[in-house]
Amino acid sequence: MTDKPSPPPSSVSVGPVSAPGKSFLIGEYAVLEGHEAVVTAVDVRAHAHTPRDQHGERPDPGSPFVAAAVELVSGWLRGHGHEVPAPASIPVVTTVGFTAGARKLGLGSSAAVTAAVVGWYLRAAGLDPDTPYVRQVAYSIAREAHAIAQEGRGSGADVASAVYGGTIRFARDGGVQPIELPSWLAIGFFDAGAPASTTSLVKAVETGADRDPATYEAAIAELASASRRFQSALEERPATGFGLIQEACATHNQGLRQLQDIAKASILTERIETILGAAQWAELAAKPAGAGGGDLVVVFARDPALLDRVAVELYHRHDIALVRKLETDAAGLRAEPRPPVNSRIRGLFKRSIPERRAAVAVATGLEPARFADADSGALEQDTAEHMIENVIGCLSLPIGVATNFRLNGRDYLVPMCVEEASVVAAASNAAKMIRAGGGFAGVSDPPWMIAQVQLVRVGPRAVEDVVRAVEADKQALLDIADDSHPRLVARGGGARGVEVRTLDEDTIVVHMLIDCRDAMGANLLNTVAEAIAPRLDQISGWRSVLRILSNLADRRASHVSCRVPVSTLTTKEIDGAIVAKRIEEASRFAELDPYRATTHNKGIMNGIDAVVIATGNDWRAMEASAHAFAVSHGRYGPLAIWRAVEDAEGQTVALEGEISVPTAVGVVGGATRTHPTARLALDILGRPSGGELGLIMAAAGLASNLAALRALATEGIQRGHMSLHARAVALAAGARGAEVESIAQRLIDVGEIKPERAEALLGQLRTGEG
Ligand SMILES: CC(C)(COP(=O)([O-])OP(=O)([O-])OC[C@H]1O[C@@H](n2cnc3c(N)ncnc32)[C@H](O)[C@@H]1OP(=O)([O-])[O-])[C@@H](O)C(=O)NCCC(=O)NCCSC(=O)C[C@@](C)(O)CC(=O)[O-]
Ligand SMILES: NC(=O)C1=CN([C@@H]2O[C@H](COP(=O)(O)OP(=O)(O)OC[C@H]3O[C@@H](n4cnc5c(N)ncnc54)[C@H](O)[C@@H]3O)[C@@H](O)[C@H]2O)C=CC1
Repeated sequence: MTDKPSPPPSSVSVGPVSAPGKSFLIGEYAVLEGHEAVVTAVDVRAHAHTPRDQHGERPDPGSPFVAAAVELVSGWLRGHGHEVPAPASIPVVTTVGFTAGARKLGLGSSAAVTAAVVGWYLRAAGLDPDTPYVRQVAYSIAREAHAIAQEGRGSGADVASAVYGGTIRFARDGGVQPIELPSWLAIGFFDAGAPASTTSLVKAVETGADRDPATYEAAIAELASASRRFQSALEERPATGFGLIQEACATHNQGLRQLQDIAKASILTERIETILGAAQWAELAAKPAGAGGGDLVVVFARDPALLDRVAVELYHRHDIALVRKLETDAAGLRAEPRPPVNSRIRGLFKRSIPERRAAVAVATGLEPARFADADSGALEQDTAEHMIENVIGCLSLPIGVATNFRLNGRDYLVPMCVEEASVVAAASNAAKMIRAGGGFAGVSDPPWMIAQVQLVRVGPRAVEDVVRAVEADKQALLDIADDSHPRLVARGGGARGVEVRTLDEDTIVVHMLIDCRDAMGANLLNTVAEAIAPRLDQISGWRSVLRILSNLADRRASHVSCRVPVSTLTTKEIDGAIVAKRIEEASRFAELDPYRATTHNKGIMNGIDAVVIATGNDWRAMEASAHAFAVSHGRYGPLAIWRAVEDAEGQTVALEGEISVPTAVGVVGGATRTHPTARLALDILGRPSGGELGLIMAAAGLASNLAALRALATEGIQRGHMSLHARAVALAAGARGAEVESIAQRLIDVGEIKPERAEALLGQLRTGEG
């Protein structure tokens, strides 16, 4: 780390710079006493970038971290003969990924902000933040700035992680050493449900240490030994290494319990204990990631599939979610080609199509030329000819983008393909309200699909006997399934389980659970079903009949929730608290009545199907799955429900909504890559994984539902929906070009949005009578 800086270039360019968040893997508290901690950078990033006018982005010079970073880095640049950007050009820092909804997760946002701002100024002076020397400079400036802003508290490990990235061994006075995590180690983070205050926990522990220094020292010794054991585990082969990690976590938690006793503060909360218990039951290792009291729990496994199992168990039994896509070992401070997507584009609908394309290009960083893939002729006949049979042409449908979506701390402009007016407007409208409450939070089940093989009786062998024979043969069936898809296994997917169901005394069905990663999986699963059938015939003595996937993808649901502050629900006439109550009543109507639930779900599918179609996915599969899921409690019910939330005084303060819906969708396979517009849609979404795409669809469904219910529970659906539908009525009546808006407006004005009225008005307009 001793390279000399390259001389600054003559022209100063200010590109974005990002820095990652962090999580402690081990060594918390002990690090404050000079022992080593292991900290990994997580791929949730603070981005410092020039404000973009179209999004109304504004810097926050009042933040103590920004202010301290600007002051120190400017001083360093001046002192080293570099040009300093003008005081007015402070960057914006985007940190939305550090929260779940409006709640912080303890991922070290302040250190990442400080590092990103320092990096941005260094980059502005022509220094590349990816080089060792500049990183070293950035680290010393950011560490000092962070300490000033934090008034000297903290270990500094978060700043080191934000600058250097990867996984580091950190000691307060012993420098920063990169270490490598072994490839056999899978790491997941669970949401401990409440924000923790590290500062107040550390204070409570200090007070406890004064009261009982002997216990404190014993606890620190435990925590330090846990850290050493963890570090030695990383050098070992999987079996020994994982055993050491389990011991390290158990010792660490023991140390935390001792600290908890002396501090008289809740470090291992009830929810944290639940997660630790579930991990222990599954023979995994777990500990709080950080000081405890809330935030996150880190779980270690030797196999990602075991992590998925614990995730499913915790989510379905305790409503505890694996925090999405939190990748470890993330890159440190780095220059970015473009700022992160911002989906807040006020009044996008008031612009022309070319202006909208330009705005979406700015927001997503895509080349403006890419939008030719959304032209109606983008699907060439040659390609269409190979997609289906007996092709005679193509049916074009409009594709729009819904604005305002923020999900799990990331912004998305959501492509929606639909023939119905007001769907895109409604989704954008509701996403804007949901954004005011921190956005959507979601978790997806692992991408497990079910392949079914039906077996029917041949001969006298009893059904119970056949079931036993199949159950005894599970391992061989799993192996055959994996052998039929070696590439899927190489990607981390593959067979996860075998289930046997007796349908009647002459029929059983064998379910193979397959993790199909980023594919919808239909063809993958059908191959598995056909591959295992001969083995089933052989061991059962019965005969296999159908071998096909099940479209009831109930193991592969997306669960999305949101919390909307009542103030954003207020309409011209009705207070938001009343609107929240009415939306809850509307939800209860759907919960009680299948006739209403069907319409409620139609409104949800407005959003979901539009994204399914835009991204080239199979909407028949999505529809079949959603409605079968909706009836899983024995009666057809709503996919999303809403409740008004009251504070301690009984005042309605928010509206909470949640949706669970199977999302058997892919980002590979099917038409997702063959259709140019579907490819563009996936690019606009930032090339999500299959699970992430499922969450986006569920969020679009939840937003569509909220918009419709809010309209229905207040002014009625007709004003908003019909005023947008008026354009379609005008078009159907024969209006063209400027006539369309003119006739639509007249229809709205006369309050009669009907085809015959449109025809009459068009006639008048053309003869000059109107
Ligand atoms: C139609 C709105 C949005 C008007 O709503 P509004 O209050 O007049 O809108 P606004 O002018 O105050 O704008 C608010 C935001 O809405 C969006 N917005 C506003 N106008 C547009 C537009 N033209 N194009 C695109 N986006 C639009 C846009 O995001 C805008 O904010 P911005 O981001 O610009 O700062 C509202 O009345 C609404 O949400 N209505 C619900 C409509 C709906 O649900 N349609 C679905 C079809 S009906 C159906 O199929 C299902 C149903 C109803 O049967 C389901 C059920 O029964 O549950
Ligand atoms: N009942 C149903 O729903 C049925 C649906 N279908 C159709 O099947 C198609 C979907 O089947 P799929 O098997 O998804 O597509 P597919 O047959 O195109 O297969 C996906 C391919 O992508 C590869 N792949 C590359 N990267 C991957 C990754 N990250 N994760 C997973 N796989 C990856 C896999 O090796 C696999 O061969 C859709 O077109 C659907 O309409 C077909 C039969 C029945």
